Amino acid sequence: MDVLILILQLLLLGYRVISLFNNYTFHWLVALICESWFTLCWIFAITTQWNPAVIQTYPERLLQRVEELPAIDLFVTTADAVLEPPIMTVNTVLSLLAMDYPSEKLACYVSDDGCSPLTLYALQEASKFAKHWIPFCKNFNVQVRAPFKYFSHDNQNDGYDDHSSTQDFKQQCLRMKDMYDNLSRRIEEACTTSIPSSRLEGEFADFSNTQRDNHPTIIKIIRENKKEKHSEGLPHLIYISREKRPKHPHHYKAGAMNALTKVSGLMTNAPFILNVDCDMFVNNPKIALHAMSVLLDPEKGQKEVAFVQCPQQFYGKLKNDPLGNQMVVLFKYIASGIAGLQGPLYGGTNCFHRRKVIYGLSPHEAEKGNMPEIPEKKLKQEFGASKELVNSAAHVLEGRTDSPNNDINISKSLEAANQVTNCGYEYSTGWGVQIGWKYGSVVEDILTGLSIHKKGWRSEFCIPEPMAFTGVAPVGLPAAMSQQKRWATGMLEIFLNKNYCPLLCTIFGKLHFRQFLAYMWILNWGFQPIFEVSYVCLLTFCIITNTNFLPQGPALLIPITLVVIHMLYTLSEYLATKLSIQEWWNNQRMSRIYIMNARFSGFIAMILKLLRISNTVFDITRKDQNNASSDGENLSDDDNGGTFTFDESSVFVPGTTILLMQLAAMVIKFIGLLESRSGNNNIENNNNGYGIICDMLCSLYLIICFLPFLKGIFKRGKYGIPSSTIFKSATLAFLFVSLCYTNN
Ligand SMILES: O=c1ccn([C@@H]2O[C@H](COP(=O)(O)OP(=O)(O)O[C@H]3O[C@H](CO)[C@@H](O)[C@H](O)[C@H]3O)[C@@H](O)[C@H]2O)c(=O)[nH]1
Ligand SMILES: [Mn+2]
Repeated sequence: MDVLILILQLLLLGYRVISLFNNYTFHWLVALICESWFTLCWIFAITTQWNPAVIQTYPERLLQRVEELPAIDLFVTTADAVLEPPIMTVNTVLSLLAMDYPSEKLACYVSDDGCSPLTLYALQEASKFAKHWIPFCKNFNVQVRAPFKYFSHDNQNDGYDDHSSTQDFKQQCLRMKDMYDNLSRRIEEACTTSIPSSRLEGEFADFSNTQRDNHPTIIKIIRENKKEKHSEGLPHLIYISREKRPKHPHHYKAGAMNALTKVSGLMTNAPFILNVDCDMFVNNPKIALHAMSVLLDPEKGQKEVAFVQCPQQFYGKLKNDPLGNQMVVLFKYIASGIAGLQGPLYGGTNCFHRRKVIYGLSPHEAEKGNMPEIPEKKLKQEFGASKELVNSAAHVLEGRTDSPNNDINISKSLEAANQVTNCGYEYSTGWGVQIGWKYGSVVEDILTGLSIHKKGWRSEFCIPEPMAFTGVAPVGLPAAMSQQKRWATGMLEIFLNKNYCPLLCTIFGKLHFRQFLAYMWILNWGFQPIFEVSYVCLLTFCIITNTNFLPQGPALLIPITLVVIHMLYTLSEYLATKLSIQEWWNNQRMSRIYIMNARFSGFIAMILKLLRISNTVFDITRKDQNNASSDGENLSDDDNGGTFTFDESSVFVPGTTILLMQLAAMVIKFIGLLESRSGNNNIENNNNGYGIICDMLCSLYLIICFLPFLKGIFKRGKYGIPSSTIFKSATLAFLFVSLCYTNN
């Protein structure tokens, strides 16, 4: 099928080229360019899917093989106590702390880019709750260790929990539920009663007179797992809000990740790092053991694998995926395909990293005996002025395996930790450039993963049963749109990055050729809108001006077969994944909507950045736990539950414009047809009947895709498209139609 579709595409291109030689028209040249790009994209997609691979892990064998499990530092990022409710972060943290892994090997660092006392308060309370929760989970071998999910109605325990019927368990469970309800009530109350920032006291005094983007570093050790005190055996828990000042770029999530890397380097310096966004939680408590099975594998794992990525899966899935953001089929085909190449792309969350790779080592350097002797001066240049940090980095780079934190007292590193999270600390160091999470793109994850693959490292997917992590997908169209827009912009930023353009990485670096094509497949999210929007404009232009869009005569069969086969083929993928036809259609439609609205807006944002008119920003996705988990099941299509909501954002302008353009084209065409009939002319002089029908069908297809927008035009409130957007779109559509006439 892949090849058949490719051949049809090539035939179409061939036809266009030949026709262009015979009779040059500008619009056929545009069609040729767009279709060439679509063909290229198809090549990106098929080479990526052709060698799928799955890795099987056996964690129970791991303990027989290694004497001592390595330490893991756990990173959680949160950035806004309103968009990301603290109770959500709390659940992420609790699920991490309660993993099946020796507690003394874990340390959890939470970065709060929102600088919110609420987050700190919530974590403090959570830490008290953890004293009861963790033993409960471990004693009864609970599977879901995020309490909100454990106690929610739709947790069926999936048969993974033991003991679930004993009396003792029932009692304990009720007690836990009580405590958790108490905890969430207290946190909720704190969130609703806002204390003026000047009246914060005690531990929270540091937050007085702080603003989101203007405050000193605040680091709080919420729990320290001190050996001598015979503590309760809970992991360390540390709160970090790095210093931010206006005019100092803070590099969004990448900056936060580097702050976490530096602070954890000073405090526990674990050789492995697990990073999880606050909207995800651990669903499989053994996941760290699974990941270590790969990373500690003596044959390949240790030498070649830089990171282990677990897929992003979501709970509370809306029926038939009306927003098209569950990415189930995508993960199945593309992701397992990439796993068979150089390995999955880094997805920003649910990922286990090797610290030395983050510190810039290549596989060759990391091999025993090849460890470079790095002079202290160079280390200082890269890691910055902190002596303590340089020492801890040297420890990692030399590949010493003794755990450095045996005698570490976390509180002692507080001063150094404050120094390294200073907003000026990274100036003229290697952070964000040679080491750490890379700066320069709002999809820092793909960029960072690419920089690692460029060095020649592999990565692996880890897909244990039950699934490793789960979380919330954006709820509502505006949130999903802003996420897609950010991704598109970020992909373009990566392509234009002089150090990490994938093409250069494969020519000058060690990025495998097919892995390069896989990266192009995803970077195409930024390019695709240019071609799709041009193609659609071309279609409209042709309809309005009575020119041919599709080939004429028998050649018309090429695009028709192509479209039909492609549709059946993608549909078969959905059916093979046990998804419904409705879901397939929703995903098709949403791709059009995302590409022509959000990703196109992302492209425009990139142009504005290049023109230095505005800079790109990381807009945080709004998270709504309740929506996703409780009512989620009942929502089905765009009519219920308000899935298709709109806001004032400009991302909705392109789509509304395209819709209006199609409507205009249809009306113009019909009037034209009526007139020509009454005038008893030849139906068209240069257009055959089938051609017109097919052009109109394409336009009709777009109208059906944009049906939610059509409804939105007539609705009010959040279900309606704001009149300002309609006005802008109508103006643009009018300009376009006039332009068609002047060029006719
Ligand atoms: O200035 C910022 C902005 C965001 N974040 C955190 O980054 C994470 C991801 O943000 P979110 O709004 O959830 O974005 P998503 O679109 O869901 O994120 C996807 O895309 C991002 C890149 O654009 C990746 O970093 C994420 O891991 C990936 O899940 C969250 O934990 C945020 O708290 C920060 O720490 N600081
Ligand atoms: Mn997210």
